[in-house]
Amino acid sequence: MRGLWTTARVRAAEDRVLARVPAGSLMRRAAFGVATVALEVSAGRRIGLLVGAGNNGGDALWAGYYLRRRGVAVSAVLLDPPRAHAEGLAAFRKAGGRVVDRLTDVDLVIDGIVGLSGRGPLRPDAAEHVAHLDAPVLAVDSPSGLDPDTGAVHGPAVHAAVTVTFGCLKPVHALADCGDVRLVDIGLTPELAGPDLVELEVSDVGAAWPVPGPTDDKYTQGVTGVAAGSATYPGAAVLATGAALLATSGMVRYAGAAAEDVRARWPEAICTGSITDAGRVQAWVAGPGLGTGLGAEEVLRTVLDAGVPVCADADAITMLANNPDLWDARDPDTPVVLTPHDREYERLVGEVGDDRVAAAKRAADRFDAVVLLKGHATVIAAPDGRVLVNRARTSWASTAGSGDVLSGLIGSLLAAGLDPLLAAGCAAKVHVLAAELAADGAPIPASALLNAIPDAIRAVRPLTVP
Ligand SMILES: NC(=O)C1=CN([C@@H]2O[C@H](COP(=O)(O)OP(=O)(O)OC[C@H]3O[C@@H](n4cnc5c(N)ncnc54)[C@H](OP(=O)(O)O)[C@@H]3O)[C@@H](O)[C@H]2O)[C@@H](O)CC1
Ligand SMILES: Nc1ncnc2c1ncn2[C@@H]1O[C@H](COP(=O)(O)OP(=O)(O)O)[C@@H](O)[C@H]1O
Ligand SMILES: [K+]
Repeated sequence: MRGLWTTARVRAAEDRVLARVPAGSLMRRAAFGVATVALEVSAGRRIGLLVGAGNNGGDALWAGYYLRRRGVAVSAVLLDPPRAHAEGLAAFRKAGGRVVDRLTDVDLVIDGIVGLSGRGPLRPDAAEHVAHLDAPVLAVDSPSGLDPDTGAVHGPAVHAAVTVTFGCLKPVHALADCGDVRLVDIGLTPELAGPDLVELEVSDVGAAWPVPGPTDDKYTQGVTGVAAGSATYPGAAVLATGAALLATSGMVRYAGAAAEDVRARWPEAICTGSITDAGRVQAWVAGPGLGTGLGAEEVLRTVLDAGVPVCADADAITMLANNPDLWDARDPDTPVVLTPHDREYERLVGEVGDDRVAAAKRAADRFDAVVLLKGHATVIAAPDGRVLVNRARTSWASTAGSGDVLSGLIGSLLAAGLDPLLAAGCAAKVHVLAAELAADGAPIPASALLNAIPDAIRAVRPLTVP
């Protein structure tokens, strides 16, 4: 697991460290880390600095100082000369660093425009310099132009090949593209309590993924119920059922109007035309392709009242948005995972806005449910305040039907008894991996993503377990 801390928490921790270490020592440790990585990644010995008005610029200037001491030719553009970090600038100049109007002929640019204090779009002069960069960029702390707490971009921004950050990771490092992220220890760890966000690693997902044991049979591992699809949209049922079948061993029951289609594609699924005779399950997936008519509402009421965890996706979310009374069917103890994309979120709660973490938390709180807000960076919030982030490395999953696959994965992990937040987090991670594996550089339909689920699970499972 990788923890991420918001800038307010980072500043509070930094203040506590600064109270007991000599002034400037934190910045010099940070800057030494920047210089070390710069030497490693730069293709040549000419490095340029973009220096903003605050300590982020100070880091860059001190890094320039260390690089000069290693014989590197370093030039710096001061975006706001009167406010440039005075000690850093003096040291940089003394070591032979040059202050210039524009960076030309450099092998690497160190972006020290703005870090923790970055808000809103890049200032026009900074944007102008960034627009003319033609060398790879190493970002100090975070790529300038990206909001460090939300990852939101409001206009031109630095595209970093590598980001060197200090003390701990910040939300931007999981929510947006920061290139290769390197963490430099500046002694913050003892001052940091639990993180604000968590990113699951492959090993976490592998450790949590349900595996049958010697005493298991098809019932003991949790039976997944799928209430999805319709005469108009049978494919959603086929995809969601397939994902549930491929994600875990045991059994999947399908109930709905697409029973024939599901049976034809997945002979192992236990299919019935009606939710009323579906039989017992340990979790329900409801919504993909289900429709929003009276019959669909009745299906949703039935699953919410079933006393088992529910993954409510797609049309189920639309129905809950259109008719909030449907929530009354839910037993308060029934865990619900809602999986909206932005438009569904808008129907349910209102505009997502720039802060996707805050948006997911708002909905989790309002509905007392785990809310998985889909996207390139998927944010998953639990009503108790825990938040997971899962950023895709490619966008191949943005294809029709891939959400149906995700809901099937979540349902099967809920049925297996995983904590609903972990179920959603593990499913999101395997979904992203399956998309990557299936696509391998070319577009894929959702059924190809589905077929790659076994390979994705193999990729996360520990090697030692058969
Ligand atoms: N604290 C510590 O112990 C340590 C801190 N460290 C370092 O300090 C950094 C934080 O430094 P900081 O707080 O001085 O602010 P910083 O990010 O440099 O911003 C400077 C000014 O930029 C401006 N600005 C705002 N938005 C902007 C935008 N979009 N585009 C352009 N400009 C924008 C805004 O000024 P404005 O233009 O609004 O007047 C703001 O005041 C941190 O990221 C890390 O690198 C490390 O050395 C480790 C120890
Ligand atoms: N740009 C993107 N990069 C990576 N994944 C994405 C991107 N856009 C969407 N996705 C993922 O693709 C899936 C789409 O789900 P959804 O919108 O419900 O599709 P559908 O309703 O067609 O099944 C989600 O898992 C989402 O996180
Ligand atoms: K920066």
